[in-house]
Amino acid sequence: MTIGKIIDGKAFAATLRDTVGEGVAGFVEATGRKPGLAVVLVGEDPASSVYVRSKGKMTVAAGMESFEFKRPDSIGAEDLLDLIEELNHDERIDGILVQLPLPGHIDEAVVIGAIDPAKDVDGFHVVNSGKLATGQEALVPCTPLGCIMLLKDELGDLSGLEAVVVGRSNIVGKPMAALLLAESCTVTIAHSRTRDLASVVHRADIVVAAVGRAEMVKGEWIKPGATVIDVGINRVTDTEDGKARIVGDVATAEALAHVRAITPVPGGVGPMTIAVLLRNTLVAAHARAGLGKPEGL
Ligand SMILES: Nc1nc2c(c(=O)[nH]1)N[C@@H](CN(C=O)c1ccc(C(=O)N[C@@H](CCC(=O)O)C(=O)O)cc1)CN2
Ligand SMILES: [Mg+2]
Repeated sequence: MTIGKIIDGKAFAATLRDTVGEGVAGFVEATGRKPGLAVVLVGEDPASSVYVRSKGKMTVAAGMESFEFKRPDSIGAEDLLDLIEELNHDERIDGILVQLPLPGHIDEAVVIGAIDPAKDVDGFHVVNSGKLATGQEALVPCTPLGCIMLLKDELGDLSGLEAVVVGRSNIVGKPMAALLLAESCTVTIAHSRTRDLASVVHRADIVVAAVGRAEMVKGEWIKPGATVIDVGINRVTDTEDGKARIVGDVATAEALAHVRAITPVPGGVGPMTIAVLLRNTLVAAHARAGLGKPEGL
């Protein structure tokens, strides 16, 4: 039995962050200022707090300016919209990101819709998703773009390959499908209601699992030689010591016997998200400074 390759997303992300850092140095030389990223965190969700802290640290490590805005759970939508309006007009800030999920009483679509699309480094604004869907230059969501980078690194040209995306979220599934289509893949979006998911997945040369259900995609579903990108981050407590561990949406141990390559959880797609966020911030800064696209990114 041959065992597939484990794609080292952590190492790839570190290299990408270094490349962004070099680009930032060039930007500073050209403009005399640092690119700036504003991150807005509402409430105290522990995972979100960890991600936001990590974003701040990595922004600074790449040579950019980090601005953090923490607001209580109880904030009203109007106050949040006022903050975003302020950030839209702040010349030091090239990228604005509102950490998701937001508390239930705030409409995420309204908040994201208030961000200046030129500063929307998450690529969630409808102007950017619309541009992506119609093949125009756009700021593209970080996680799916990170997945495409890993896929191209592993497979080279993706043209003509059969891709199945499991999951239809606005953050991952839909933009992922649009990006795969832009690479000339034949794309299927499957989801929790798809009939006979096993046989749909079995068609795929590329499987992207982003449903948020622990180890839902089974090893025997995978076509021999397929490449699997596992976007899931699910906390499960199933060991005797009662400690939580993180698993993906794919049953990785089983899948390894079938795949050409697979991303692990943790250490696969996850680290790419923040590395691509830094890349997007530099891209936004370049565009705002009238410098065109940064080289090599
Ligand atoms: N505004 C946004 N909100 C959210 C996004 C996003 O891209 N923009 N994505 C996720 C959270 N996220 C970043 O915000 C994120 C998730 C996971 C990782 C990561 O490095 N994961 C590690 C494991 C982490 C762990 O132990 O918990 C891995 O997979 O190896 C980074 C960033 C939702 N919200
Ligand atoms: Mg879904």
